Formats: sequence, structure tokens, C-alpha cells
Amino acid sequence: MSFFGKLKERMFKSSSKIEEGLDAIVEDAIDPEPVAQPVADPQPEPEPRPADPAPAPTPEPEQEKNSLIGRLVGRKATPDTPRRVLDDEMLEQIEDLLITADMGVDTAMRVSANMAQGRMGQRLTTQELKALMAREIAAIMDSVARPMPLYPKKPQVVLVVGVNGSGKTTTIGKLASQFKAAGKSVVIAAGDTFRAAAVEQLQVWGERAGVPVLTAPEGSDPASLAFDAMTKAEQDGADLLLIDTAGRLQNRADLMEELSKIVRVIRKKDPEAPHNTLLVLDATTGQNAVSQVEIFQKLADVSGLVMTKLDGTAKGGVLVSLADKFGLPIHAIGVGEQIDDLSPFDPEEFAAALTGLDG
Ligand SMILES: Nc1nc2c(ncn2[C@@H]2O[C@H](COP(=O)(O)OP(=O)(O)OP(=O)(O)O)[C@@H](O)[C@H]2O)c(=O)[nH]1
Repeated sequence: MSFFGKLKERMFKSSSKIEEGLDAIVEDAIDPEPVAQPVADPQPEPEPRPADPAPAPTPEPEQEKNSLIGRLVGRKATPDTPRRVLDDEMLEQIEDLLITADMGVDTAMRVSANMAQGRMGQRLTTQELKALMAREIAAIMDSVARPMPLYPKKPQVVLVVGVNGSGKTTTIGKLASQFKAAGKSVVIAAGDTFRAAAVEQLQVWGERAGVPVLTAPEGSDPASLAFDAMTKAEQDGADLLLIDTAGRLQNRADLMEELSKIVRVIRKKDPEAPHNTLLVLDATTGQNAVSQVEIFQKLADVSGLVMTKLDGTAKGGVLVSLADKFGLPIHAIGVGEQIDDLSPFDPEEFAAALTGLDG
């Protein structure tokens, strides 16, 4: 199966929600036109009414013609495909649908308004709506789709932050495995020293990835472990040091102090560290992820996002809202619990998978 097919299958809950919603909106047509005119109807329409013109093909920017969404937009509907005239009521329904898909009010309004621009009064099929929606979503996400930058610095220090359970450990394991496969040497530091289970989990992932995991006795100072890990990574000539951190938001002042102490200590060895601060977010928390970004931006100098658990949730739309609201780079997405279930973020494939556009 192609990667796109796999992504779409994994994101089926998000896509089926939008897909079913769009089907319902189109079928909900209180359409004054009794018989829908297909796009490629060979019969010329005698007197097209100005308020209800035959659907003009969606204009395609030149560079999109060969893209995934560009190709999907061009698909022709059959004569009996249901259509609905795009009007204010339908636009509001689309907006509501996007809000229920966790896109947030502002982003939902932007996406639906852009979809409608120049198309009011056109008769559209679900497939055409999906394609328009996917195109607008991809446009919002295009500028934030960036792999984690790699610097020539050794070791490159990646601080991984996020609330407990967001998928930090799993993501560190997946990243370690991918970098190792790319020929990089990696060291992991189990910085959540207060939770024995978190440390054990990280050790399991380290073994899977074939990467050493530095640990410290339960309850010891995470900053001191980070310093030791820096020393080891330097001694080993490691390319990458991934530091796991605690995610207790219950006491933000403590967490902020803990994170800033880690940063202070590793800067004694490299004033530019950490080179990346990845915030790991759980897609199943929906719009909660928005407040998590706001909080963690105050606690740490977040440089990029990884969104986990996009498989099996109907809340994938939150990623569009994050891109729209914060503009932080999205480096990767988690689509499962296995070691290779971390994918680079591709806005076109994501948009097509989210909207259920057929690949
Ligand atoms: N379905 C799915 N599950 C995931 C994904 N990423 C992580 N998980 C699961 O989410 C749960 C929490 O993941 P962890 O990596 O332990 O999260 P954490 O942030 O390190 O949590 P703490 O160890 O409690 O701090 C685990 O059961 C993972 O298997 C993903 O992309 N998809």
C-alpha cells in the first residue's frame, strides 16, 4: 500500500467524519433545481440561469496540476452524482463541520471562506468540496511542514517536552530509530527521573532502536542527568542527544524551573543547546492541544511540533488550527504505536487524508 493509502487508512476517523459530514450537507440540499446537470453533460443547457450556473471547473494553479490534490480535483463526476448549490446556509454547515473536526472557529471560518471564494452559486459534488477543502488546508499547512533541522554541531541536542501521556517516550524511540537508520549515532537521556515507569519505557524503546539510554536514580536531579548525558554524548562523538523531560503541568512553576535548569546546565557545555525543543502533542486531545502549545511556549523555547495519535481519532483537524494559529514547524506525525509509525509531515497528503479525498 502506498504511504498515502496507509495514512488515509490510519486517519480514517478524521476523514470519515468530514466525508460523512460533507455527504450529509450535499444531500441536505433544498435545491430548487429538480434535475442536477452533470459537468460533462453533452446536452447544451438552453438558458442557464445566472443565479445557478453550471459548475465551472475549479481553477487550478499551474503548480498544483501535477500535485496529489490537483490530480484529485480534476476527477469528473457521473451524471447522477448529487450536487448542491453553494450558498450561505451550506457555507455555515461546512464551517460547523470543520469546527466539529476540531479545527477551531477561526480556522474553520478561514477554510470555508476560502473554499467559497468565487464559487457562490455553483453546484458542487461532495468530491469537489473535499478537493476544495483539501486544497485550502494544504495551503495553510504548507509553510509549517518542515523536517527537524539538522545542524553540523555534535552532539545536536533535542529537548523533548509535552504533557505526560502525549507520546514523548514513543516519539523519542521512533526518532532514535530513524536517525540510527540514517547512519547517525544517538544517545537518549531519560530526564523524567521522578517516574520509574517512564524511565523503564524509555529503556525498552532504546533497546528497540539500538540506542543507549542514560538513566539516573529515581528522584534525582534531571539537570544533573542531562549534564552527564551531554558529557557521554560528547565522549562518544554522538551526533544526536535526545532528552526526555517530565510533563507534569499540575505544578507549572516547578516544571518551568526544571526545564530551565536543564537548559542552563547543558548550555555550560554548549551555549547554543538545545538546538531543537520539540513539543509532542496528542491529537486525541483536540482543541486542548492549542492551550498546550500556549503553555509550553511559556515554559520552554518550543522550536517545532510533533503530533502523535493521528491514527484512530476524529480530532485530526486540530493540526490545521495549530498551523494557522502558531505557525510553528510541524516536523512529524505519529500514526501508530510501532517504531516506524512516525512520518514526515506532508501537508498535501495530510489534507487529502483528513478530508477523505480518494487517493
Ligand atoms: N495510536 C497511537 N498511540 C501512540 C502514538 N504515540 C504514542 N502512543 C501511545 O500513547 C501512550 C503514551 O505514550 P508515551 O510515549 O508513553 O507518552 P509520554 O508522553 O512519554 O508519557 P509519560 O511516559 O507518561 O510521560 C502509549 O500507550 C503509546 O503507545 C501514536 O502515534 N499512535
